[in-house]
Amino acid sequence: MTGFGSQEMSARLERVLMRRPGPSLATADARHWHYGPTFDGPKAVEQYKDFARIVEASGAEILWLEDTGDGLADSMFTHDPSLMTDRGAILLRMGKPLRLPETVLHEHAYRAAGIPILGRIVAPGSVEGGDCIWLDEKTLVVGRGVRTNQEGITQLSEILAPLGVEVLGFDLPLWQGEEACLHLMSVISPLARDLALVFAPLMPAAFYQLLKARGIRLIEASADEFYASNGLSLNVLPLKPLHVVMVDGFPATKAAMETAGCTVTTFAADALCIACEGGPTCLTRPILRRH
Ligand SMILES: NC(=O)NCCC[C@H](N)C(=O)O
Repeated sequence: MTGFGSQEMSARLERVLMRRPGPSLATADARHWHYGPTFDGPKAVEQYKDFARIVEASGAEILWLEDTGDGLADSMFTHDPSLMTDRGAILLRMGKPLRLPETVLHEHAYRAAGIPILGRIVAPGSVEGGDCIWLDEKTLVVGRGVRTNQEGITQLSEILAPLGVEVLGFDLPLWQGEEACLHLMSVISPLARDLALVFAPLMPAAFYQLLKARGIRLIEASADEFYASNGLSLNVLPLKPLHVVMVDGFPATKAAMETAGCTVTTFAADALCIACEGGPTCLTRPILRRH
């Protein structure tokens, strides 16, 4: 078995990079980090423990980054500063300036684990992991928006071309403004190879059409729940195909996934995910996914 490799989104999660929040999140200044009114640092740290227990119970091996008080409150969202491929990790460059120092944490973790570094995005390029979706093993879809720019997408294409991977960029809407977090993964969560949960009104139209042309079944998320949660009702993590984790409190979205054949586990995350603008997917950087 190799200890890394992931060019798809929903195969069994076998190994994952996560950062347990501690003092940096507990003492974070909500306005500085653009966290919402339900932010409560100590409560968020507690809520994360429930999420970690769910991932641990799945049998996935977790590579832990620890919060030693470096002040990087957003770094629990390990999905964003790096991307995994079958040939190693790509170190990304964050579009949110406060998050720029996070990439080096991932680099150290990969080096310590003996995982090769395939390449890195450099200035003025920016790419965040939340904007990247493997449509299949040879196609990476990337959302171009506030966090990921064309220069970053061009660099990513060059890094991935030798692997035979095509990178397709699609423009994202601005929605709630430049300070808010809207990633491509804010409007779609793959649940299995041929099934995805989407919020169509904010999707790039051509991407929506591409999914349909590929025969991917689309579950339309409840609009009320999407808006009530600032989009976090839609951020759903597959632990394996059709077995998913979501934030508690969105029964219509949950029921829609269950009707489509999913088993859904929930955890309370008002102070963690809703407030900090990142869901269960964002809290994980898959290192190894396998069928
Ligand atoms: N992939 C994701 O959607 N990550 C969420 C990141 C939230 C974090 N507060 C941020 O603004 O970057």
